[in-house]
Amino acid sequence: MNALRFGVLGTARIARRIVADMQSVDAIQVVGIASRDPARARWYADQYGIAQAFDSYDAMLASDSIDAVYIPLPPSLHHDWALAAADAGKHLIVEKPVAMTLAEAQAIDQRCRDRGRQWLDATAWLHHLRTDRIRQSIDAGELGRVQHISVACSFFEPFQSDDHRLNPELGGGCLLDLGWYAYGMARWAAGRLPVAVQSIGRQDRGIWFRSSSLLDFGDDLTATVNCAYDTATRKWFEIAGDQASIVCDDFTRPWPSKPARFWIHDRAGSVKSETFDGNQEARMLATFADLVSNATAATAMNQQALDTQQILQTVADGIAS
Ligand SMILES: NC(=O)C1=CN([C@@H]2O[C@H](COP(=O)(O)OP(=O)(O)OC[C@H]3O[C@@H](n4cnc5c(N)ncnc54)[C@H](OP(=O)(O)O)[C@@H]3O)[C@@H](O)[C@H]2O)C=CC1
Ligand SMILES: O=C1CO[C@H](CO)[C@@H](O)[C@@H]1O
Repeated sequence: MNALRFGVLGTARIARRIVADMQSVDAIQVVGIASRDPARARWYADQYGIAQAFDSYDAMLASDSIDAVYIPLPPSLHHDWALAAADAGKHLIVEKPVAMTLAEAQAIDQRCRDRGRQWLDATAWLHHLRTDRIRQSIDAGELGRVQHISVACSFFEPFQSDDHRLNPELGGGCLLDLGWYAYGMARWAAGRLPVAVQSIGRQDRGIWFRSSSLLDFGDDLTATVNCAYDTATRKWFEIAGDQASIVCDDFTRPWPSKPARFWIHDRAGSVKSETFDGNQEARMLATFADLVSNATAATAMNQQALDTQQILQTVADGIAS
């Protein structure tokens, strides 16, 4: 089987890590990188061992030597470049948040279907072995009946003033950036969209600095979700059932130099923990290469992404109104 030949749009900081992960996956070959600045593309290609440097994103999309693209651009650019990539016949992995609105995310999904291309959002925690085990634990009834999900993701305004996270035009703000993880986790754990959402939030400099919500998933399942740029780094969740609860303190990405782990606390007060090896990004990339090779759409993963986008829009609209 031929390796899936990837090109990278832009020279994002996150791309350095993902390129290294791609280079660790046998089924993937990173063959090109494109930048708005040709010299930057050349530098990046030389630095990271990538064969081709493209002088523009369009030049890369026009190339026959690229089968798929990775899109780690600021959020407001995802939609247009994802459509352009699909139109150019490329499969695509788009960074989170998939888009600015549900309509944009749906348009990406539809265009990929129309063109027979596969797409995936780069929400790597969903691909960790730990995540599979947590799902298995819920499905096997180890928690009993799941009643409540709590999630928090934050970061204390750590960005340079020109960071896209602080720029409303580029899709900045904690809601799309960290809410993607936090609200997405609640949707993942519940396995469906909420029937009602109540939110409060705070904006500063035209972007969301905090959002807190109560989600009602129906059937007596609720969630509380917080994301913020005004509290220290948090990336935890708890899934509480009537028999036991699972706690994970670093679900988006394991803390550096700690194994990925979670804890189960049961009604009798016993606590068990489990730890996991493995690189979530490499597993996500290998999954994508498999999907492309089998011409299979990532239907459940795409729905998770579309539902996450829908919840984020509901939260933003709910606070604004
Ligand atoms: N999955 C994960 O763990 C992570 C995901 N992300 C996501 O990845 C994406 C990129 O984030 P990050 O690495 O911080 O991005 P950066 O700001 O480091 O890079 C974005 C790149 O986009 C290109 N670009 C094109 N147009 C613009 C523009 N108008 N303004 C700024 N840059 C532009 C630039 O490349 P050039 O000029 O070379 O063309 C730039 O290097 C975001 O969607 C973010 O949410 C970020 C971090 C972690
Ligand atoms: O996705 C990402 C990983 O987490 C960071 C915060 O911890 C985000 O800012 C970034 O965009």
